This record gives sequence, C-alpha cells and structure tokens, in this order.
Amino acid sequence: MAHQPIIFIDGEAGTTGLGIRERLAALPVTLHSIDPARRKDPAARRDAMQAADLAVLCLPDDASREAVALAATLGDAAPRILDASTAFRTDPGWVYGFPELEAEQANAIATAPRVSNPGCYPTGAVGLLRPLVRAGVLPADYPVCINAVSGYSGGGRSMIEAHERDGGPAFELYGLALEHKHVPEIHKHAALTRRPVFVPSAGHFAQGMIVSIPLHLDDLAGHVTAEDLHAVLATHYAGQDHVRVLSPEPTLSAEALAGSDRMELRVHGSPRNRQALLSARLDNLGKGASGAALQNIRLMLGLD
Ligand SMILES: NC(=O)C1=CN([C@@H]2O[C@H](COP(=O)(O)OP(=O)(O)OC[C@H]3O[C@@H](n4cnc5c(N)ncnc54)[C@H](OP(=O)(O)O)[C@@H]3O)[C@@H](O)[C@H]2O)C=CC1
Ligand SMILES: CC(=O)N[C@@H](CCC(=O)OP(=O)(O)O)C(=O)O
Repeated sequence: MAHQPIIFIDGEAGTTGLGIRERLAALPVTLHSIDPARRKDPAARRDAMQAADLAVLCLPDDASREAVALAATLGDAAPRILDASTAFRTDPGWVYGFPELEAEQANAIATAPRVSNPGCYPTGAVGLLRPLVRAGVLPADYPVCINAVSGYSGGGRSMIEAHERDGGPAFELYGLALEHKHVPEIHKHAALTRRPVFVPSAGHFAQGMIVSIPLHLDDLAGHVTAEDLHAVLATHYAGQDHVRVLSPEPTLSAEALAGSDRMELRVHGSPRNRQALLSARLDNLGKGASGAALQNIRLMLGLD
C-alpha cells in the first residue's frame, strides 16, 4: 500500500466507534468520515467503503449485515472489513479477531479479508476456557457456568443515557432466558462441545467487566489443581502484552481496568475443597471492544 491506509468507521459516532477513533489518532492512518447527516445513507456509506482500505463496522447487527452486503456490491473495490458486531462471530467465512487465541491467529488476522472482533463477555470466557480445553485439563463437555458483570456502557448509547439520566439500577441480572447472543460465540471459540450456561449482569458503573467461572476440580481430568490451571494459562499467554495471567486476589473490583486495553486472568482456589474459580477482568470498551479492534487494525494494516 503506497499511501497511508484509509479507514472508514461505519458507526463512528457510537460508543465503540468513538473509542476506535480516539485510539486511531496515534496511528499513521487516514480516517475517512462521512457527513453525520448522511451516516445512515447507504449510498454515502458505500462510497466511503469504496474509498477505504479497511472498513470498521461499529453498528447494530442488522446494520452490519447491511454494510457487508453493500461492500459486496463493490466487487474487487471492496475494502477489507473488521466487524465489531455479533453478526459474523461464528461465521466460518470470517476470522475471529482474538490474536492470542492460538499461535497462528495473529497471522490469520493479518491476511484475512474479513475479521470479526470478539464480544466483550466472550473475550473473558474464551480467553479463560479455550487454553484449558486445548491442553486437555478441562473436558470439552464440562458443564460450564459463566457468571459475568459489565459496566452499563456495554449496552451502548441507549443504556448509557438511561443510567446517566435515571441513576440505576444498581445491579441487575439479565439474559435470564439463557439465550444471550454471546452463547454461540463462547460455545464455538472456547472449543466446548456442551452449550455453556451464561448469566450476565450489569451494574451502575460505566466501564469494566468481570467474567467468572467456578469449577469442581474433581470433575476435571486427572488430579488437576488450581496451580495446574494457572500454569496452563501462564504458558499460553507468555509474552502477550494485552493478556496477563496474575496471582489470585482476595477481592476483585470490576472497574479496576477501566480505560485499559489489557485483560487480567486469574485462577482462585480452595485446595482443601478441590474447587477453583477462573476470573477474567477487563474493560468492556477496551480489550472487550475498541482496544481489541485496535489490535486487529494494526495486524490487518501491517502496523506492528
Ligand atoms: N458497548 C460495548 O461494550 C460493546 C459493543 N460492541 C458491539 O459494537 C456494535 C456497536 O455497539 P455500540 O457502539 O455499543 O452501540 P451504540 O448504540 O453506542 O452505537 C451504534 C452506532 O451505530 C449507528 N447506527 C445505527 N444504525 C445504523 C445504520 N443503519 N447505518 C449507520 N449507522 C448506524 C448509531 O447511530 P444512532 O445512534 O444515530 O442511531 C450509533 O452511532 C454492536 O454491534 C455491539 O454489539 C462490541 C463490544 C463491546
Ligand atoms: C451490559 C450489556 O448490555 N452488554 C451487552 C453486551 C455488549 C455488546 O452488545 O457487545 P458485544 O457483543 O460486541 O460485546 C449485552 O449483554 O447485550
């Protein structure tokens, strides 16, 4: 690419789009924006895609599908696409944008025409579970239950406005029909053969997330200890800048990584009771969204 790469963010004014735009300021790229009044005009969006090397979609799922269909009408002039929505995260034609997932994943992202940015909760759940399943210490058919809490910015502009206007609720469980849109993504990318139970919740704080997964160690392969689980994760993520495997803490605050693009993984445990708790802490808008998008943009444009 002779020129500075051109990026178009479809949904630039939304929560994820804004986060990406801020982070792009530090990169040698040109941002191609459209007149805000025409931001939902398919013709304007198609023209912007034609001008771009990379289109980053920060849209609701249906609008993302529409954007991908618009790009397809451009044939060879279509840009590469990074999609932040849920729409293509389990689509076999797309590369999953989790660079730390497997040794070859960063290379796959670097060359893929279409990359799906992982969801915030799946980033924690997949980040914890997959290396353990792949290493054979967590059976793929283990009855996994995932508890998670997110800051209210996870619900995008409408939820942010509701919390900032009405002040609450302080804490609520949701997705109680156990059909949350992230379950298929976690199921697939954690390499589980049994559908996990996923119980999300949201609190009255803007940014931050904890995903936690309790385990009965006697139901794992062999005489596995919490230290063994820690060692598998530490080996898998050795040398990674965005994912750190840390020692257990007595308490974890969900907001601690707000503003950071890193994720912290821990294995807590009671050796006496043969129980463990896996935890992932991240910023839902950082490694859970815009920070991960930046990792993928850098890889896709060869900026690393
Ligand atoms: N918030 C989070 O923690 C995370 C969100 N995501 C994903 O990112 C995507 C965007 O979410 P988020 O940024 O939170 O949502 P927001 O509601 O904050 O932003 C969505 C943006 O898309 C715009 N938009 C909606 N429909 C269209 C359309 N047809 N054409 C062009 N623009 C459109 C909206 O404009 P307007 O407001 O004017 O309607 C808004 O600017 C979602 O798919 C979400 O799943 C990913 C990871 C985490
Ligand atoms: C608190 C809250 O509402 N969170 C959102 C998850 C964030 C999201 O929709 O985006 P990603 O799928 O890209 O992570 C939800 O549960 O639908």
